[in-house]
Amino acid sequence: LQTAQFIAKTSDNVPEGLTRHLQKALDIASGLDDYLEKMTTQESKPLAELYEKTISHDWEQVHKEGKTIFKLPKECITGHVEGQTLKMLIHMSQAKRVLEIGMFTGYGALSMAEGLPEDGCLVACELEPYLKDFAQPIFDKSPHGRKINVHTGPAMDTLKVSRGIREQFDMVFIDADKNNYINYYNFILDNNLLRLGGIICVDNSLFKAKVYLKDSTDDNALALREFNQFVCDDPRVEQVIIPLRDGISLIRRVSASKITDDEVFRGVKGRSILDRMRLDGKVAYVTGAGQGIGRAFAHALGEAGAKVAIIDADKDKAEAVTKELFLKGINAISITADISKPVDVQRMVDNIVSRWGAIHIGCNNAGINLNSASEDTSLEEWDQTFNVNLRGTFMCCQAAGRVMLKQGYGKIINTASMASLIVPHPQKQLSYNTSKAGVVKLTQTLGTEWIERGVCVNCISPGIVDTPLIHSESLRPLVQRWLSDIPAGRLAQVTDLQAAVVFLASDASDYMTGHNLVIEGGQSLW
Ligand SMILES: C[S@@+](CC[C@H](N)C(=O)[O-])C[C@H]1O[C@@H](n2cnc3c(N)ncnc32)[C@H](O)[C@@H]1O
Repeated sequence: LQTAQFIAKTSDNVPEGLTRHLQKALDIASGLDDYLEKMTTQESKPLAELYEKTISHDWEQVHKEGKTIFKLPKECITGHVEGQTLKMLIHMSQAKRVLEIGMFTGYGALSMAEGLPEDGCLVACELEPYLKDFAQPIFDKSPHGRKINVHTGPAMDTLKVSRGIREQFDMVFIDADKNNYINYYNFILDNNLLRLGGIICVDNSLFKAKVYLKDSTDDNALALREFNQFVCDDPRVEQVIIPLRDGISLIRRVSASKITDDEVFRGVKGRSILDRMRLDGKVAYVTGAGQGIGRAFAHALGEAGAKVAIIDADKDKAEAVTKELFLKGINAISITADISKPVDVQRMVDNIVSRWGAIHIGCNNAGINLNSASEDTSLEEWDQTFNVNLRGTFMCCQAAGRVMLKQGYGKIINTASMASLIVPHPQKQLSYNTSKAGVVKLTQTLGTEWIERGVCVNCISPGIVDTPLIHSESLRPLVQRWLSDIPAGRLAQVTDLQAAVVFLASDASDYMTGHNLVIEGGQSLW
């Protein structure tokens, strides 16, 4: 465009309109990169340092000194916008394991590592050992650097011999020698190194337009042209090419089988087992969600995609948990209610229905635990315990159940206790144990009565859960005693119960009802 503009300027009789449009085309084209840079989230400090170190390094000199096999152009670096794009893709695909082929100084690797969860890992293959030493000190400065594992040598050899690479990846970034792209790609797919639904990103796939310009003779451009066509025709994948920088191909592995096509192969309604446990669009409530198990349940249901009403008798606690959920992008409301009071229970249900139009998941978790020797147990203690643990749970089941039966769909999950099965000791808690045994029978009865109308009722029986209460002075001496009764050798953490509540709340458990899911580290078996 600049050349065209120069020609126009130095020629006679160029129409004014042509000059104006040339200028406009130039403004549009030349402003793009700058604008993308400015509007893209700032890079982290270690990334900025890596960029500076790469750009200011004398690569020619390093090559002359024999430290690198090839003369490496600093323009190799992916840079800010592409780095953030890769990081975004990692987040969006929720990748945990990433393979990079062609690391250079590690800008792309570190950008992607920043998007990985704490236990994520990125395996980078790089031909030049010099580059590993170049990148490592900056990786070490970043809290994400430890996720990166660099293998030096020709990437094809690394892929073939390295055991660490035998596991599947969620995302692969190919950015090395262009004529080998097709070999990397085929090796990855032929050896099942990319999980189903995983993504291969390929850099430079437009190769400065040479892939579609008819007169291209450049070997790399021709290799990429052939590669793009090959991928486009490959039934194992879907492809889009994004015209960012020099072009990034996004290639997603899909299932293509002519051998078998049933629900086991394809997934129920086309959803994989993990997708079937998602709760997107569902409305849930959790009673006793202000702390402990209820709080963990509320987080779990929200993380799985549900909107969650946080119910607690303590207004401040309910609001605090609601805020936590909101911070994680989960839709949540708080309702203060004492579930031993019929009016509160009905108000809670009405409130949720008027706000969200339905109740799909009801977690009746609120409960109390009072201790006394049975011969001394007062009727007040008995009534107080039963009013919350059994009568309250029944009222919640009934009020939410009426809504669910009308909808023809619902999942009720009651919190029972291991105490419904065994008599935990040495603490004395007659009314608690009996009330929780009642919760199990309530669950079984409702579960069988309502399943045909689309409502499943199940319960979870946790063992002894490690809550602040347990560390009180009176209970602390009992902990050692309990531990000796638990095959798992530890108390339950509230997080040990989260997967169970999501499973029971999801469509994956549609055939389960009246079940008491015991999670106690084996304690009831000893
Ligand atoms: C375009 S650069 C990679 C840029 C890098 N992805 C980034 O984020 O900055 C290409 C890199 O691939 C490496 N490379 C070239 N051929 C290779 C091969 N056969 N095996 C492994 N790495 C190779 C080069 O040494 C170079 O560092």
